[in-house]
Amino acid sequence: MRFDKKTVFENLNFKLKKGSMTALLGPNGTGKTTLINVLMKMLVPSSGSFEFADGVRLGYVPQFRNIDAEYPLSIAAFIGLNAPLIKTGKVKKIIKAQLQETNLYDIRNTRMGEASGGQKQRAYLAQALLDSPNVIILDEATASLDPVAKDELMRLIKHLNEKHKITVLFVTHDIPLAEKYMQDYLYLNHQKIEQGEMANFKEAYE
Ligand SMILES: Nc1ncnc2c1ncn2[C@@H]1O[C@H](COP(=O)(O)OP(=O)(O)OP(=O)(O)O)[C@@H](O)[C@H]1O
Repeated sequence: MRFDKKTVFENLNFKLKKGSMTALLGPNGTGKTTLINVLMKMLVPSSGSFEFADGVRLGYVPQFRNIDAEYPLSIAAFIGLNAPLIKTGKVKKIIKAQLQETNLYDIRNTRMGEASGGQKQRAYLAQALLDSPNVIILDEATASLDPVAKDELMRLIKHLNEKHKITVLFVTHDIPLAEKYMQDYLYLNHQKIEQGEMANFKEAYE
């Protein structure tokens, strides 16, 4: 992947196994977000190609940005932004199921502007789940959360992986968190990528 004359990375070669949980690690500015943008087809790689197996449905969960304290939509309405405007009974049922899955049902009427960081992040996750993805990519989803909210989100992600067999690619700088919850890693550094098991990550890179 090049921007003008700058090569961000080259000769990346990796596979994500169905049902796996992979941390995408690497120092600042090495191209983790760029790689995700390529996988999400928001950026076209300067050369090379990749493919997903038949039937892969991608979901993307961004890091929540500052949501204005006055932001008027409720959590339920925010999640529903990723659904047809006319909410049929079927759509309402799906939204309810995702609210329950992400532990937001009881606070569905809380405004997004008032929600805690962890609640906001779970709302973004619920929004992505409306498309029933079988692969989710999370970009620094835990970065602005306190330790309790971090663990809550990670347990939820683990649950989605175990119960619904969702494949997870999780960008993070938090190595202890990745060691606790992810099985595999991709390490992006010096324009290259390394892949391995999270349990072996320290040995290789510290
Ligand atoms: N649209 C663009 N045009 C030019 N350069 C870009 C563009 N997008 C990213 N870059 C450059 O590509 C490199 C990789 O950026 P990227 O945001 O992908 O890194 P990152 O690993 O996600 O960083 P961080 O960990 O800080 O989030 C950086 O040097 C960045 O300045």
